[in-house]
Amino acid sequence: MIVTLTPNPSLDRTLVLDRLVRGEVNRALESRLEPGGKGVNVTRALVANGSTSIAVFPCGGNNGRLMELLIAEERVTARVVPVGGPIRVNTAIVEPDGTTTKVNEPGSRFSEAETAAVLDQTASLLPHATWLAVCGSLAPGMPAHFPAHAVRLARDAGVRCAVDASGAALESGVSAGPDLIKPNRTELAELVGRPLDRLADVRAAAAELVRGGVGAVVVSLGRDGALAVDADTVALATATTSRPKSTVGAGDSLLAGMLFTLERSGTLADALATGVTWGTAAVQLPGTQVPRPGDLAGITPRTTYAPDEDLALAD
Ligand SMILES: Nc1ncnc2c1ncn2[C@@H]1O[C@H](COP(=O)(O)OP(=O)(O)OP(=O)(O)O)[C@@H](O)[C@H]1O
Ligand SMILES: O=P(O)(O)OC[C@@]1(O)O[C@H](CO)[C@@H](O)[C@@H]1O
Repeated sequence: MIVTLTPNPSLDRTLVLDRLVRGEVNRALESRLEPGGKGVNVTRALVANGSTSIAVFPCGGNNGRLMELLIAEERVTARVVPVGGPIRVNTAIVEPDGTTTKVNEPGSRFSEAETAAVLDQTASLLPHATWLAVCGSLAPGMPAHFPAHAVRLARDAGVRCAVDASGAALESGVSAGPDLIKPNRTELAELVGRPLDRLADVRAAAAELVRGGVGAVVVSLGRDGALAVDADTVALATATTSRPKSTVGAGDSLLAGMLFTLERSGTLADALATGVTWGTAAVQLPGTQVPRPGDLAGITPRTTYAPDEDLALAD
């Protein structure tokens, strides 16, 4: 069983517009509302593909009630930790050429007791877990060392741990030496403190983190696919899509696909291929909809173990 921990979940509103005009009344052509937050999305994708996963997240207010209804509709299994403040609403504005503008709310402030309850709930599931995935931003009031604490809980329970976060939360998770991290290129550049323009730069930064104690680094690279680096492997997997609809949450589907294969004892390269398949399938779906087995058919990832290091990256 794969446990996901989302310290700052969200309801995700997606608005499709002909064109976003700042300072004007914009009228949406379509609107969707989905349960969200990175770990919630990872569990949604795993469950949609027949895997056992439980999402742990704090949940409060009317938005929290709506969140519980939405995850029940998708048959997502969750351990919801009741908190006083409401779940945030994050908005994505998508234009026909694929331009996506995202506005994420900060989320409600949690007390020390509420934060401790989230960690306790996570710890109680670890005896039955194969992996813990710690995903997304921290809610206001949560201590900066929260991700590192969660990684150590997993390690103490003999459970492998993945971290998918940005900024200080990613830094904290990395400091505890997780088995896997999944930054995108911008997040990795921020972590190592320098621009990463070419594949060679990304590879060098990932290798540096592996030397520093992270088990494996998987860098999602948008339409350039994803690069996986551990002590023994460097692999780049790519897949093409002619019908990109929404890239929001594609990284979560990538991580879900990787954990799906790693849980079944696949190699890092096998897991990367599954991850890129799931990520590419997610891009073809609207909003943050997660791919189901039928959506994966026809996507054939290409994996290379000697990628062109001079490749200038697209996104
Ligand atoms: N335009 C695209 N064409 C093909 N595949 C894509 C495209 N965008 C994303 N993907 C696939 O989805 C994966 C994850 O996408 P991306 O790099 O955008 O992740 P991310 O920035 O972590 O996303 P998020 O944080 O919104 O979940 C990529 O590694 C790639 O396999
Ligand atoms: O604000 P965070 O926690 O960094 O990211 C939250 C979020 O953007 O991540 C998911 C997509 O990856 C969405 O479901 C959600 O809105």
